[in-house]
Amino acid sequence: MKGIDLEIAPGERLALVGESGSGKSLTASAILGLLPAPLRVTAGTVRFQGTDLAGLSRKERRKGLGARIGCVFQDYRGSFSPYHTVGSQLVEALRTARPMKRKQAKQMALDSLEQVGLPAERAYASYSFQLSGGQLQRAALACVLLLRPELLIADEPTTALDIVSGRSVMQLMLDIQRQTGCGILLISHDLNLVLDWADRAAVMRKGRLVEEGPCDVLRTSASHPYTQELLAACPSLDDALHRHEGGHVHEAHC
Ligand SMILES: Nc1ncnc2c1ncn2[C@@H]1O[C@H](COP(=O)(O)OP(=O)(O)OP(=O)(O)O)[C@@H](O)[C@H]1O
Repeated sequence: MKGIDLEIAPGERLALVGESGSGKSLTASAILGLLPAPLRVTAGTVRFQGTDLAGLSRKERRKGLGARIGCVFQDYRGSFSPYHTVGSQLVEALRTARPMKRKQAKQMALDSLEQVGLPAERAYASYSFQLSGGQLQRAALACVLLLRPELLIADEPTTALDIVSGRSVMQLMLDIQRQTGCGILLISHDLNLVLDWADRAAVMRKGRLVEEGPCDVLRTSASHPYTQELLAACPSLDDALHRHEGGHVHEAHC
């Protein structure tokens, strides 16, 4: 991959869009320092509030940035270990980021589970395999809410969900941003979906950025033929929902 130049301001939503295999997830992994071996960053910098992340070891990243950059992935089951309850993992994450008494952390975890629309006590006591995909993705966002990162990287967070749960996860990310002021990098293959949601979109193809700009501009006057192709190819989520619900868009619940 070459020539990837992205910038996200606090409180901004940037969508990284492109077809399967274009390099979106590897871009996120490179930002997070999680590129699978033998892949590595050979040139360029990744700066987070002035700190060059490439210069940090994995341990330094975890320690210094663990709670400042949050992630949500397509594989929601991978966000939680099946060996511990969701609640105990939220508590652990919170206490690692901010030392505090277990009781206080538990209360905060319950509050955040409630805020993301889950039955808090039940979700807290559940193992990941006891929750649905939509519920688990909400629990992962409860963790984001709890840790209040400055940047959230969401890699296709709705792709594995049904259309209604996906819509509610998108809305939830907006709510979290309103509460925390975090910047969000959303990775998606659906340009029409993100145009309704993000401030700016960057379009990737074959490991390169082909176009980047404000969503309003891309919607009406995308200049690259590949962007135009994506615009023509993907139905927006609202269109799909209207079809799915026979013309009625209902409030989404997982
Ligand atoms: N571990 C790896 N080793 C070598 N090549 C890889 C590895 N992971 C991904 N790739 C290649 O890098 C390219 C970009 O992959 P990436 O997963 O970033 O695509 P993507 O745009 O996120 O696709 P998708 O939407 O399907 O997740 C692909 O050609 C893929 O085959």
